[in-house]
Amino acid sequence: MNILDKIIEQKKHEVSEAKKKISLTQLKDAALFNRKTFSLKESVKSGCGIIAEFKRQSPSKGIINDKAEVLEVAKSYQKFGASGISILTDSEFFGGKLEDILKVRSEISIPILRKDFMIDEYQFYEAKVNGADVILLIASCLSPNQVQEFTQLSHELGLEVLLEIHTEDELNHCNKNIDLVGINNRNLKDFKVDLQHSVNLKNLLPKEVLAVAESGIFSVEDFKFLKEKGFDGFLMGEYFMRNENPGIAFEEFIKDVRN
Ligand SMILES: O=P(O)(O)OC[C@@H](O)[C@@H](O)c1c[nH]c2ccccc12
Repeated sequence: MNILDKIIEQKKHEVSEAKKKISLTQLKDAALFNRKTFSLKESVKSGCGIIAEFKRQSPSKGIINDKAEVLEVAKSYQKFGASGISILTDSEFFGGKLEDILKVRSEISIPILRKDFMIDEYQFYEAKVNGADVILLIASCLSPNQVQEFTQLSHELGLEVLLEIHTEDELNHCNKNIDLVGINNRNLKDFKVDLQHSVNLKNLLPKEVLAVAESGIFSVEDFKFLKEKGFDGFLMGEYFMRNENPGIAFEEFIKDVRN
């Protein structure tokens, strides 16, 4: 079993436990269910395109930063001009939680991406009532049909969808309702990073698709290379989170990009 299979097994278990604690009806009654959401599509188009991530740990890197405080980091990401914030909510493998989103929601006004492994409708309601605006769908964990259904549900809830792909085969998961297509530079099965692989895949997408380069962006050169190749968005986590103060790392990076 590869790591992705393990994560999905665990996720199925977690979702069934969560449903026992809070029913779907209860979720729909939550105060935040009817809130207005922020558009990542719009903010990526109008800003620097960087979606800065809050990630404490990962299966490939172990602990990255277990001291940083999510609210403080999110506020700095917004202050220095991030187009959006990605918050890992998987606890078992990434040390995150849904409450991390809830904690920052009322304090910031840029889109928040719920970064998790979405396999069940229930999780979309959870995302909405905890303050997310955008949902990550990972093609390698879903069928094209599920992608379509989850996209429709997301839109009904006022949420946008970032569909993550990594291989040419996964292009058949794309449909015209997807808001943004993310190309993961990292292969989730063996963790190898290859920027050129992403560029090649991007060239197979229609020009009008908003494309986000994800993972393994570790320098201004990486960023500029991907921007030149036509990417609109850039999902970056570890580079900022490695720093004791991820907000400052983001501020410095943005300054260097603009120079
Ligand atoms: O920390 P990095 O290399 O900058 O990567 C960020 C983000 O792309 C990565 O966390 C990620 C991309 N797709 C995922 C799917 C699940 C969990 C995590 C991810």
